[in-house]
Amino acid sequence: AAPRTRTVPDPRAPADFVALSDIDPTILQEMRYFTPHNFMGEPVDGYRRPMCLLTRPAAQALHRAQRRLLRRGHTLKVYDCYRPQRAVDHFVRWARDLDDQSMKGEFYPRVDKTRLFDDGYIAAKSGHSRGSTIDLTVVPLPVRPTPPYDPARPLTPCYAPRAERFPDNSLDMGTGFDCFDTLAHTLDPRIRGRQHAHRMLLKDTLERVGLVNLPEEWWHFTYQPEPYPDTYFDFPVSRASLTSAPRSDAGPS
Ligand SMILES: C[C@@H](N)C(=O)N[C@H](C)C(=O)O
Ligand SMILES: [Zn+2]
Repeated sequence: AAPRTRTVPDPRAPADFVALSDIDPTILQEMRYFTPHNFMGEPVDGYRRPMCLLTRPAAQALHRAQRRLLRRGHTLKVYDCYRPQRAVDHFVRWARDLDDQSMKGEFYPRVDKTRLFDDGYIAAKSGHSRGSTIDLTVVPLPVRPTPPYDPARPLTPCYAPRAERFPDNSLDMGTGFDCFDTLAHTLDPRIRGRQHAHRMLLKDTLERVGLVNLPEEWWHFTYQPEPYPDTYFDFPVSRASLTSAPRSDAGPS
């Protein structure tokens, strides 16, 4: 008889991780790494569901920011939240494969692929894996639908004028999300007028509730003080990873 193989159970999240939708269902979620519309051009390891998981204090901070923005006719939209270490490892493997530059035309047209980690655009040990870091933007109300991603559509640089970039229903931040380019540096002096004002709306709103921006990326913020400043988690992005919520064996995970 063939030897029986034992499957190793997936790690689970600590009890203070939550689904953002349980804390604030009004915050939009466009979880890019669950989809092929990202800098690798394929869904990323560890994202089993298109959902935002975070530590409870980080999610509650976003809820406070959202209340403020809703009063001003805007809403938050998250692109990425908790990121398992296996997803980061996928980024690292992709970065080593210099033959695969299929998404360069949109996400890093002016940066050599070998520089993406050294220039600070991607981290091999990411704050996202500690559970209190979020990539996000601001969307004006009423929300317009974002057209579905079409992989056949020719790529345009993420720093092109808004009308030429891949469509996004967010405010114009001067570049798209995950635009690995100096123009994405939050305070880049070439970003002026409305685009600068939109970045400051995001930054000021989030700083008031305890989130700190990464200067290289206008969309990347970390809640301080982090509940897990030294732990890089690897549980999959899935409701089944949460230990705080009731679980159903029948329903989707
Ligand atoms: C990859 C990008 N969305 C991001 O989050 N970059 C920072 C530096 C990270 O990987 O932690
Ligand atoms: Zn980020």
